[in-house]
Amino acid sequence: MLSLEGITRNFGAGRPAVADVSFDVGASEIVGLVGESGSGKSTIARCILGLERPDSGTIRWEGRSLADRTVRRLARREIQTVFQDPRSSLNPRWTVRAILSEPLDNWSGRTGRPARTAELEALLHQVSLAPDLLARYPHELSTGQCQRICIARALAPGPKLLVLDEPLSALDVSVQARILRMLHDLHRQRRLSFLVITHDFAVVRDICHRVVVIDAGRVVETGAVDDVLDHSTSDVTRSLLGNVLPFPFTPPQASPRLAVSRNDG
Ligand SMILES: Nc1ncnc2c1ncn2[C@@H]1O[C@H](COP(=O)(O)OP(=O)(O)OP(=O)(O)O)[C@@H](O)[C@H]1O
Repeated sequence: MLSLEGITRNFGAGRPAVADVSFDVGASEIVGLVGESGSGKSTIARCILGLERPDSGTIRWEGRSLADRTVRRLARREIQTVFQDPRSSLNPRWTVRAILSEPLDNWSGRTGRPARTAELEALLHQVSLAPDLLARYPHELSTGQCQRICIARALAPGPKLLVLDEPLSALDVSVQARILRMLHDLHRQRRLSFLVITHDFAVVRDICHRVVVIDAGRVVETGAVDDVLDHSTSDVTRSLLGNVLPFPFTPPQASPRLAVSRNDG
């Protein structure tokens, strides 16, 4: 569905921000793009979204290069994104009705007929929000509700792929868990593909099928999440994993003191 082949992006002197990156996201697949801060995740996302042009390499959408204007136009509708900070992604002067009406009106192909309340309420239902929120402004919503509105707005054009750029990092832990459950439900109901950009392997473990680990702009490891969790071959991955769970493949050594006491027994 989405395919990156040898993507390189250089911002000037020094190492490229992204160097020879290749990976795919298949239909209904959830892929995690993981790396430390500065590893090149957002640059890759911007290239996919057409906000940045790679210096070399090819990005294909449904088999056709994004360098083609017609394909870019199709991808603008079919690839939608949700950013890290939901509050700054929403216009504070617009009600939820206006925020959700804009993409419905832009992409529905209808002329002159504004989005109907039923369509807007259906979008809110998809993200488990009550219809009475349509009249509210972003400052009248919690941060978690704002992120749900951002997700509803991304769903409005009927996308096939959602690029979720650190979608949970502005939220507290209990809200993160609820948004993750909602993303699971959305995936199950709509069979969407997700590219989940994160530095947090806990998110990858919870929701992703496959993971691509990058470091200093390069892919250092890729594979099914369980394989990477159990048999990582990269120090970068192990360091990212270190905060998430103990490695089953590197059991802690018994301390000499414990070993002595066992021997004593
Ligand atoms: N427009 C730009 N001009 C110059 N350098 C840039 C630009 N955008 C990104 N970079 C550099 O490219 C590298 C990768 O940045 P990028 O934002 O893609 O990383 P990231 O993994 O998304 O980081 P974070 O998790 O902190 O958002 C960094 O060294 C950054 O300084």
